[in-house]
Amino acid sequence: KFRVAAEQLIVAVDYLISTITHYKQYPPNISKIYSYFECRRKKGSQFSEVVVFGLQYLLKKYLTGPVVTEEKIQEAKLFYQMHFKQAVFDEEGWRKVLEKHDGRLPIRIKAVPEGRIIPRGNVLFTVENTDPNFYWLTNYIETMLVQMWYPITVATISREFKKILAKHLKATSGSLEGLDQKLHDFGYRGVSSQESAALGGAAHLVNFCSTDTVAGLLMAQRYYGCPMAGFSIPAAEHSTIISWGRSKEKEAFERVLDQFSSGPVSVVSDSYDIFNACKHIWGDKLKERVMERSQDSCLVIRPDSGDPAETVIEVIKILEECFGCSLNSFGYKVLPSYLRIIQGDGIDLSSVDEVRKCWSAENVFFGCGSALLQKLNRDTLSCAFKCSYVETNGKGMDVYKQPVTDPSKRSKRGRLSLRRNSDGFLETVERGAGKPEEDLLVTVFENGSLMQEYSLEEIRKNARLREEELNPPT
Ligand SMILES: O=C1OCCC/C1=C\Nc1ccccc1
Repeated sequence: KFRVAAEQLIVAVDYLISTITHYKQYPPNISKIYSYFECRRKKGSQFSEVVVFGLQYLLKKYLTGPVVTEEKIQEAKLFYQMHFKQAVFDEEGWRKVLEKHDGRLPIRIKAVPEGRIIPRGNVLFTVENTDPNFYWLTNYIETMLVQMWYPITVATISREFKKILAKHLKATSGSLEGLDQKLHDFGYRGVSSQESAALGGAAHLVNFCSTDTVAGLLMAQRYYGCPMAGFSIPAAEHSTIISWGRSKEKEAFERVLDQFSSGPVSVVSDSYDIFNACKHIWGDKLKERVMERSQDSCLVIRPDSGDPAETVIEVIKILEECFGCSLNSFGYKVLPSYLRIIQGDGIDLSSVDEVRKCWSAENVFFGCGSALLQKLNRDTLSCAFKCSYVETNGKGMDVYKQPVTDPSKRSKRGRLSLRRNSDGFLETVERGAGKPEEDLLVTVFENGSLMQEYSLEEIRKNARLREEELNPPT
């Protein structure tokens, strides 16, 4: 408990060692440090807008309640004495938080409601100290809050997938039925930690309800009030097929059909030769077994290798030869309702665009792993946290950086607010010039308490695709 307690103080409110010494560097008589987080605009970026998600978890887990205790201070003091080999840890400062605020952080955080879609280059949340003695706290919690880059980036990428899939589904079937089941999270094994799986898994569930990343379901349950945020179906994997030996792939497939005779089931079929498996096993030896299944007990064939588009097209062609197909009202071919495909290999935002031609998007589901949860970093959306306003000797001053060596890294200045302008566009008002009644930023945290909670249901509503994204000009 003792170790863990200190760990939380050291890790939770700061583990970027440099922040420890910042309190000694600020100007004399400084009483307020006000900072903000944004996803800076980047010319030519594929992402023009972001999904805000994840802050509620970080606040609940690390910042709410009496996070500062005497034993944590003692442990941190020892830790940093060992680390710096000199006394730089601000023991007195932390003890004041303990004595004056019962260990609750005198901080205010105002943020965009979770799930909202915000164009790049706008303020997403602001952080400031509410007690003039604790100006140094703002920057202290920066390190942990900047980790918001991860859930925001995953939620944004997941939503970009949704735009692409919506376009295909609409163009080839005229309906968006089942859109939120079209991208399945396969990423649990591909992320760097349980916490990443939880945050990233939940971020995907803002846009879809299909996942195998259980940690994300638990996050949605425990931090976003959603009892069951996503669904899955029984699925084979290579071990359950190859354990029968090369000569018994048919028996392996048959076993799966027997064990899961009702309800959909997915069978990975590329262990040896996906095309042979589709033509001679699914399309011949087990053909009757497949055809006897109903629409809500469909067989989902999973290729798992080869070029995604080529493989899916070739597999669908073979299945059409064996099982036939029908034309939907848009004239696109649809496999029999007892047969579908899930492509979970090599899917990213560019390859998912490939599977088109004369086949309706109704035929194919997609799985995405690392490209959804891990193939991204803080630069993907240029996430930055910067100080924009300070108060010294009781006087306010707008501050900013504007590196001559990279103007795109210039930061916003003054106190910020987010408003919808008269043309209906979201914009950030700087220099404290915003009208409070127009400010879309909501106080979500103040002096140790969560002031505003969002349910996943509400967040999903905020993140819904807009009409024009559902019916893009073809
Ligand atoms: O095939 C499937 O059908 C739909 C249900 C999920 C599924 C496969 N899941 C999976 C997870 C992690 C790595 C690889 C696959």
